[in-house]
Amino acid sequence: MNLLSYETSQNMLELLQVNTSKFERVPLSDALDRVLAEDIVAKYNDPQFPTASMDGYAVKHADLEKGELLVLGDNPAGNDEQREIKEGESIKTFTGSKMPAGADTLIQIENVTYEDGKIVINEPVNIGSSVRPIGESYQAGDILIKKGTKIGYAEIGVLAGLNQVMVKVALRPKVAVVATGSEIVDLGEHSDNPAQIRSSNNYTLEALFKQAGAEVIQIGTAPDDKEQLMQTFESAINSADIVVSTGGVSVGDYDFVKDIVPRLGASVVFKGVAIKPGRHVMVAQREEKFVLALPGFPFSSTVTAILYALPLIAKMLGQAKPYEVVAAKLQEDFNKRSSFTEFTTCNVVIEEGEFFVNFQDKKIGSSAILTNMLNNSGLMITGEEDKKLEAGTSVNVILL
Ligand SMILES: Nc1nc2c(c(=O)[nH]1)N[C@H]1C(S)=C(S)[C@@H](COP(=O)(O)OP(=O)(O)OC[C@H]3O[C@@H](n4cnc5c(N)ncnc54)[C@H](O)[C@@H]3O)O[C@H]1N2
Ligand code: MOO
Repeated sequence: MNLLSYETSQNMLELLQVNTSKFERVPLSDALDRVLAEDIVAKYNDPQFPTASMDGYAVKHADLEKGELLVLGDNPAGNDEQREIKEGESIKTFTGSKMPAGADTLIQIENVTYEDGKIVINEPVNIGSSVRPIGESYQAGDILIKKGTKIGYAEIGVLAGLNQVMVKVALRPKVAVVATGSEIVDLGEHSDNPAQIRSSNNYTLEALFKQAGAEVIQIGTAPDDKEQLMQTFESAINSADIVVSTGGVSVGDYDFVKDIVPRLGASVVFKGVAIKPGRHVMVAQREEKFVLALPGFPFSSTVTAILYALPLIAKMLGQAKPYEVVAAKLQEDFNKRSSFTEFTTCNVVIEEGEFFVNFQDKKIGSSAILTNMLNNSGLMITGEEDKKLEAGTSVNVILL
């Protein structure tokens, strides 16, 4: 079996033509966790006028030395104040109010005594005190949120501040997920004998893809039957942008998926990469659609979904990258077992602003072990040339 290097497979994935321009407009309240399909640019300064940030009296700072100022009246928040302050005058002005013209300073209520239409200055303040200048939050033309950003609570707040009732977001790519194998039993389904295997892959991948911003079509399980698989894949490809299957890609007598994918009229981009786990991964394309046939083992299918499905989903969403890769230091020696690029579950800890990895409570064993991915594990990447790595060595880690 001819295996591509991991780097080549990623370069080939990167070169795939993906439609990145599909979008829709959703109400702001539905925009959480969606991905912005346009830059959000401020149309005006915020605030648009000098604005009081305390309750007090708007004054000319130079007048404070007079010791006493006339009060013209009230200027509550939301009032479009038109009076202009002249020498020796003040206007009672509240937190959030537009500052009257002619005033440069807000002296707080606590610093004055009000008597008979006048204030006595007990404790002066600095010039400009308690006044938010024009554009303090942002200025017209500022790019506030970049296209490709996943919308969180802060983005929601900023968009609301801009009165963005509808938000232009990338259409969620549709990803169909199917777990193949006659031995697997779907969630909740009766199992005839203990040698059957409970299907986890389709649910792991559904969760992974939903978290990445995709709309998931859960197909469930499909037995190792060529004609049935053909039908299942054909209908999946017609209803989704990406079809992701697990199982049936290695060399066993019942591994049919690798054979039926080309029969669907999809051209194979690559099949077989020098990675551990996941060497049998297959990526194919039919027009704008993609088929990813992943290995059946739960750890293998999850890792290959991260490495090959997440970048496609991110691209369709217009995101710059599918996940974060950081440099970290090994806290213990690591024995690399193969000559492939390896992905190893690890604990990621941050100490004094630096990332470290260790393998405490991680089992060494086959690609069947998914429990190693619990507790927010990272995936350490070690290269084809790496062998034994000493504690202290710097490695790259995918943060999930
Ligand atoms: N002679 C060889 N045997 C194997 C090779 C090889 O190169 N030569 N490769 C091994 C590697 S590496 C992997 S990975 C697996 C991949 O095999 P398949 O993709 O064909 O997967 P299956 O054989 O269908 O399943 C493998 C394993 O995973 C379990 N499984 C399958 N689906 C699910 C599911 N939805 N949920 C949970 N577990 C699942 C399945 O029962 C098997 O135990 O092949 C090796 N063999
Ligand atoms: O891909 Mo297998 O995924 O190396 O165990």
